[in-house]
Amino acid sequence: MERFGTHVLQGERGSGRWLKLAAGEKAEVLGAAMKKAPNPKILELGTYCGYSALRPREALENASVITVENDPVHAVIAMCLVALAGQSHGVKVLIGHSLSLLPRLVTAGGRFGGVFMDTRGSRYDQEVALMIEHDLLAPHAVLVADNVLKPGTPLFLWLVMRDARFQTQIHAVNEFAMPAKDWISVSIYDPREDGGAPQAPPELFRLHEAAEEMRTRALSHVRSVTYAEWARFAQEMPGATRQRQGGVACM
Ligand SMILES: C[S@@+](CC[C@H](N)C(=O)[O-])C[C@H]1O[C@@H](n2cnc3c(N)ncnc32)[C@H](O)[C@@H]1O
Repeated sequence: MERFGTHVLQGERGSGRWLKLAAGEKAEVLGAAMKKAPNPKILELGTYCGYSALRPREALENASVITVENDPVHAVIAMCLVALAGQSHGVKVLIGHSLSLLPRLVTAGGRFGGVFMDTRGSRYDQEVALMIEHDLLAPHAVLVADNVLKPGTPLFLWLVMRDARFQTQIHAVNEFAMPAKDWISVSIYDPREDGGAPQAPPELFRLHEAAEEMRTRALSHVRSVTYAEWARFAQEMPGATRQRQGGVACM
């Protein structure tokens, strides 16, 4: 899959299109974080072709992955690629919207020790709220979130930086197969009672709207985002995010 993204799509005869995988440096951060999960029950939100659903199977012995995808075509491709990798016994692909499925994820087999969030960053704060409300996270669960800089997740970052239940580190990484920077956040969850974040300031909502506009454009086939625009946006976002969050330290 990595070669397809770097050599085929980006190759001489390729379409130049970007394969949106959490590969390269992102996969390293994800793998290292999942090794710290208190149990091998892993949840992924945003399967796409199944690339990152397979990574915890490498990082953790006996990892049991449930991955949620709302586009049925992506989900079926992921099921085939997971089967091709001989990993169907360890990776279960669920088709549905994260906000609809999260409340229905019964944790009879125990709460999740690790979560990888990679859907649409503007929803990460709602997804976390649902995971807490439905008691899906094990104590000390590791919560990894992609794209928190590019195009950005200001409201989610506010939550995991300001809520005492999360200890969060931000990792600055190179985007896979694109000359742009991004951040991945890694949070450890401690289900204490004095949790909760104060109301986010209005500036963060404006930043959220700017990120959302980039996201919508990137998904549109008519007015997509060029690599140069991504790089420029990713350069401007850290200053704005750091300023509004009252300081975000990157690793
Ligand atoms: C960036 S891709 C995921 C990449 C994948 N994690 C990887 O690195 O291999 C995002 C995927 O999330 C899916 N998605 C977006 N919003 C979703 C939602 N609310 N619930 C479930 N899937 C969603 C999209 O259809 C897309 O396939």
